Amino acid sequence: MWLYRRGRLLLLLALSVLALDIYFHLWPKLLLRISRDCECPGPPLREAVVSLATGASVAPTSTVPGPPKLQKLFAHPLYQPQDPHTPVPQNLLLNYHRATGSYKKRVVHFNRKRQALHTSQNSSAPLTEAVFNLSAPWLQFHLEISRDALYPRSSRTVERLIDWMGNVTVISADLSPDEKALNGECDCSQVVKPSGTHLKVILQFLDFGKAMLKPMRQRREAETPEDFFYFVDYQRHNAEIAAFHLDRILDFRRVPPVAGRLVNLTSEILEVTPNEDLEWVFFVSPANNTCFFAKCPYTCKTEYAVCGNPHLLEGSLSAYLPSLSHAPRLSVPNPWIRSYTFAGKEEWEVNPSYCDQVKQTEPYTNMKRLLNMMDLAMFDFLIGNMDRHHYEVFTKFGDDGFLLHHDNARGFGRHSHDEITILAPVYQCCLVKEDTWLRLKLLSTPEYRLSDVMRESLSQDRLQTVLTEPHLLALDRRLQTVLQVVEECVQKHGNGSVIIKESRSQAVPTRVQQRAV
Ligand SMILES: Nc1ncnc2c1ncn2[C@@H]1O[C@H](COP(=O)(O)OP(=O)(O)OP(=O)(O)O)[C@@H](O)[C@H]1O
Ligand SMILES: [Mn+2]
Repeated sequence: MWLYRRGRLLLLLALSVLALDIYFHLWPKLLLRISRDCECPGPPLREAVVSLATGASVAPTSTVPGPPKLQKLFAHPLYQPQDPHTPVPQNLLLNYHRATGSYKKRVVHFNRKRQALHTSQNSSAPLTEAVFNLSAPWLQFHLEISRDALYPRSSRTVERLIDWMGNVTVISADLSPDEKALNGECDCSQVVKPSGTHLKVILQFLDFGKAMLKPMRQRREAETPEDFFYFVDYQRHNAEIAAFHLDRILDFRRVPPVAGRLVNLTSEILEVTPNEDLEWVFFVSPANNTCFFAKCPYTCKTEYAVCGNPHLLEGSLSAYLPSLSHAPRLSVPNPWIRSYTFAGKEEWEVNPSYCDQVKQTEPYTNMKRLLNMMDLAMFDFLIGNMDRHHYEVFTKFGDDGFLLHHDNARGFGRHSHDEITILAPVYQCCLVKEDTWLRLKLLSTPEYRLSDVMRESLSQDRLQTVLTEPHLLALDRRLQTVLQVVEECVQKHGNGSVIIKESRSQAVPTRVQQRAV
């Protein structure tokens, strides 16, 4: 009898364990697979996966049935009219014939150089040659960059590019130019600020495209500790991915497309790099995992390494911009730069009229540039990025050109904190582009709620889950703060002098001049 009862108990226990395993492990995986295969990113299924996989709470508003909000958003009149299919050539960043001709020559040169190195090293490993292809997504991306943005609204190139970066074969890997600048290998001082403290690798693909890899350093659930300075914070690969999606949702289109990917540190970096410096920072950990660390003046220690499991590690891949010889860029210090010391304060932090000074300084005498700074500040506030020390512009487009919003890896560090000082440009200048303002208001309505469209957009990335629920919900909260700040400005200065139509490119009036009119 006793034995019989014990047997039943054991059977019950085994069944419960099995049920729990199915519920928490197999079911979420099955849901994920179904949702990937059937391309049905409808909110209920995706959220079921998210909540099961992360234990995160799900916003009740997002279970409303209906067409995906993201699709609806991009079809909204504020995201129209679609850009002209063929922009006039002088509005494009690159000249088609010059760029394609030069890329073709570079591929030949690249293959020849690699072959020579391979022969000189007496290597028996097979060498994969780069193959140039005119329809490659990276090339289409380069050819579509215009005065208006990094990619047109109507283009399918972004989706192709994301898909491509997640799959394409890596044939070579190298250190990024700023790390090379540190080693004195290239004269990149005009365009990059050598830091080197961060792990970054340039991956070269089979079709000659390139991407900048930032490997995973921090778990998505981890929040940056309160006592960390923004300049020692980790770089987060998922922040790079999420920032790209947010930038597209805001219709800025100023972040180069970023995709998540599981990278094989051994076969896709260590075994294909011709760079000994990069090879040198690789090691095998006591747990038998492949690891590497940043070669740099300060933190060259294995404690700062990242490791595969044993080879694979998540990373963000940022589509590479055209080379500086084709499209020179200028790195400009942010007028609202923070002090990169423990106790220092910058002038904007102590002088509430700081904006009047900025308005009288080139290139901010140009209203377009100043308004672009407002966009950047709002974007940074939403992602919680305090590390915008510089921004870049394409020299071809002059002061009217858009600002590149790349390097967002220090965003999304703390979902429980909103750093209001990131909005200083907005509350000190009291300016916003009308288009931006209207879109921000749209994204605060339940129909187009920012967290919902972001959740949908991020579900298209192959890494799941890019942002945890608290980070998504923080976006809605921060958006309310941005709207409040602008509304306070409108109350103080009036609608007309705060919300500006973008076409206006006259000199910027100071508030004193405005009052005198
Ligand atoms: N997608 C890209 N295409 C081409 N160049 C890029 C791309 N992303 C970054 N870079 C270049 O590499 C430089 C360093 O990249 P990034 O700023 O993302 O790294 P970082 O480690 O945060 O550097 P820093 O400490 O200077 O902020 C950038 O200033 C830029 O010139
Ligand atoms: Mn940086």
